[in-house]
Amino acid sequence: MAIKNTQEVPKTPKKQIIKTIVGIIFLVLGLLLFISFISYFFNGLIDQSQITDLLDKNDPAENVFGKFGALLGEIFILQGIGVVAFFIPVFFILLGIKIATNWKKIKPFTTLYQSIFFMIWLPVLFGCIFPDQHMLCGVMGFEINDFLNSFIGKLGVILLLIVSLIIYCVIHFRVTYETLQEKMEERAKQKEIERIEKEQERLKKEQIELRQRKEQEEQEKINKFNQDAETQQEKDALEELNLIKETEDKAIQSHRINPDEAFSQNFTVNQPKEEEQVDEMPLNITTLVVDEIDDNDEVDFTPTYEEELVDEQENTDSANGVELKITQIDEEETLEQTSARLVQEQGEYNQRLDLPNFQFPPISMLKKYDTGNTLIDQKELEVNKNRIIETLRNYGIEIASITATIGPTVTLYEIVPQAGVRISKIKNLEDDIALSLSALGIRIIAPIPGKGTIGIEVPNSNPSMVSMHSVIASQKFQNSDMELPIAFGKTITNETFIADLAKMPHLLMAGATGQGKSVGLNAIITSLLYKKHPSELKFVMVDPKKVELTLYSKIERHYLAKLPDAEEAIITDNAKVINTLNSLCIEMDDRYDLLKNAFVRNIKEYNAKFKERKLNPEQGHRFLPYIVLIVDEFADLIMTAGKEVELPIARLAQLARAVGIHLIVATQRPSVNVITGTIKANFPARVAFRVTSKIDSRTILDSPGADQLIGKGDMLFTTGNDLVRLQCAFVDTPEVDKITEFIGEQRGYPDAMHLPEYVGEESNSNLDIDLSDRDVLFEDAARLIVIAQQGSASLLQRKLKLGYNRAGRLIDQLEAAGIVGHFEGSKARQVLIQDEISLEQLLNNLN
Ligand SMILES: Nc1ncnc2c1ncn2[C@@H]1O[C@H](COP(=O)(O)OP(=O)(O)OP(=O)(O)O)[C@@H](O)[C@H]1O
Repeated sequence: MAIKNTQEVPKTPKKQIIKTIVGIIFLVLGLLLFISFISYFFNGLIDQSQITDLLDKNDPAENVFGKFGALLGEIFILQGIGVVAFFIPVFFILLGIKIATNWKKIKPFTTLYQSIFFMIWLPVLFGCIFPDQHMLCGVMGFEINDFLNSFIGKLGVILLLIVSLIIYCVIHFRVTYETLQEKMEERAKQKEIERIEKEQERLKKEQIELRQRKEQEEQEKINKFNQDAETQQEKDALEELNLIKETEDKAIQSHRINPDEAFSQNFTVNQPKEEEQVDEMPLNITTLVVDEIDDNDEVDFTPTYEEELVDEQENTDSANGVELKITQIDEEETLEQTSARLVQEQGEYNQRLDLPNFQFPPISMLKKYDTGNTLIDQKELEVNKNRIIETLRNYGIEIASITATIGPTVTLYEIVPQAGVRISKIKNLEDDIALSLSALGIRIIAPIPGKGTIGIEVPNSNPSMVSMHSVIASQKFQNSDMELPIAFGKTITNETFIADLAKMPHLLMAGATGQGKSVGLNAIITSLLYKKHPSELKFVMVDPKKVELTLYSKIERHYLAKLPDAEEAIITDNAKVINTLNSLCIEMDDRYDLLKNAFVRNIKEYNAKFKERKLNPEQGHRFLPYIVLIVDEFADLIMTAGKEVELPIARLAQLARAVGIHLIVATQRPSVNVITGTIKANFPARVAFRVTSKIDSRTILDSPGADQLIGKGDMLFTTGNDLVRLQCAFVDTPEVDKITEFIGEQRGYPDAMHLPEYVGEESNSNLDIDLSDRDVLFEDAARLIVIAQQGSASLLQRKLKLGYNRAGRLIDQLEAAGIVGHFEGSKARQVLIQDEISLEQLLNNLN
């Protein structure tokens, strides 16, 4: 009986069989083409005549595959694309393997898609370089090249080839300026890390060596000590022995030894029972054992250092032989101790070490316009004095005395009227006096506060210019210890006038066009540039006129701050101003949080504490530079953006002082709809250049006077109390240019300081992100964010050591994957995944 085979042979699916057959066909086809092509390279020229008559058996071809092989070579290589035709058999071979084996690593169509460009580009290149070698470039390469040559010339063809290759690389390898920059940054970081690691290793080695050396030295010292001690003790012991013997002899001779007596004489006569006791015997005659001592015996009475150590150890043994180990627990360091230790180890934090070689611009870069001394025209003074006296006399006012103080642009005549003259009477005569002096810009101050005199300011016929050089070089400015000193110019008494922007705390500047506002702004910025290191001060510049502040773009990497995505640091577009102002509000709130956590009330205390290393950078603390926002044409902003600008400006003006953000707002049009009540209330410091009407003067200064100025930098300054008349220092554009150039050429930060990200309402929150093209750090970032439960780009930047752009992209991808929520202004994004298990599930699904 035949045995039935019960084991079933698994059936191979039909599809599989067909696939294998098709795969083999393609593989063979590929090999056939490949070998034909190689053979064609050697015999192609000989075979050319044979393939004219394919059916002629008497005229065989040299090709390995005969006339068929020669024909294939002819079609693909000579008449086609030259040597590049080898791509075709390679493709077929790969396709064959892929179909037959379904091997994942082989991607024939991707290879084909990637080689198509080169199948055109290479023949043209070969045609360009070797136009006579048709085997290399093929007829196609030759013809295309020939056509292009006649159309754009040889140079044109070369350029076209280069440009097309670059474009291919950009598309294929995604090479952009940003990626290149990121790569370079990463490489630099890597190098830095390596350097630090090496440094640490070196330090470790040095420490070990030092420790070994110390141990060796200590050992040597111990040995020496022992040797010294040994010889000394030996001597002592011998002397003592002699002494004892003498005493003993005497005692024996006189009477038998009485133990009590012996005890009273401090002699121990008992034989030591235990060895340890010998060790324990102090080197004192009182406990010497005499019974055992033989004259010739050498006795070592000195416990060596090692023995002492043993003793100590043995003493720690308790009676039952169980060793008691005492672990000393160090007391926890207090904050004060930690900071003191850190300061001792590393010194105080020095923010200037960010750019340690930064050089302030030399004062010689500023031009000396004046000699520093005002020219006094005696005759002019005399004439003015007489006119004043005469005019007043005409109105029945007699003067007791008159003195003149000569300033750079105006001279102040101080008069003391005779007793009984009403001050208001003199004040009412302002216009009459101006008429009789036939001068513009007379201002009467009645009375001069704190002086009891009446002042009449008369412009000089030859005003002298106050150069920026003279005020910057002044002792007052150089020695000033103000936080943000501004050298405005000179007072009427020719003194350099310096004010602290940090105390103002915000400044409103107004003046009709051409009266010196821009020069004033430049003077302010220049003063700060001469005093503050780039690590201590940042400007945010808004210039709707687009031409006034452009010079400062050179110092972008040193002194400017901008939004992370902004291309230009100087903002000229009103829409961007709104974002920047809101971003400054976020920065202000952030800074307040830092101040709150540091238990301090203002930036000065905060930075002082940071320098003393009492604030931990790992908790987000950082050195806070001052930020000065400069808006050159505020009217234009208010007209175009209205409340959207006014609100953040008002908010900053109300609150930003303590956190070191100060505003300087300039406008040509000091009308009430520009300088609104809210703005005015929060800008106690005002500068008024000449304005056209009394109303404008009142709008800026809350009093008349600015309409009587003479222009060209003649200005009034107030911080809420007195008005000070000043001649603004003059700094010309070429001088500013030189200074910014000097600073700009020095090593700076990689970019302008980045303000916090702010996305306006209009910004598009629909992220168009392809999650199949995720960053390689996507999963690490996701885990980090979920563990920390804090969705912020800066966390990724810190922990993964990334640049801002990459961290931002990761956050966008995390948002698209539903791991973090939407952007919420100053707050960190909400983390939507609560634990790591849910995250792993989500990541698995994504994969
Ligand atoms: N402090 C000064 N000392 C001497 N001359 C000055 C001073 N300030 C301004 N000037 C003169 O006045 C001119 C105009 O000054 P500036 O450009 O600052 O005016 P502005 O108020 O900014 O005008 P606009 O609002 O139209 O820009 C300068 O070119 C200069 O000749």
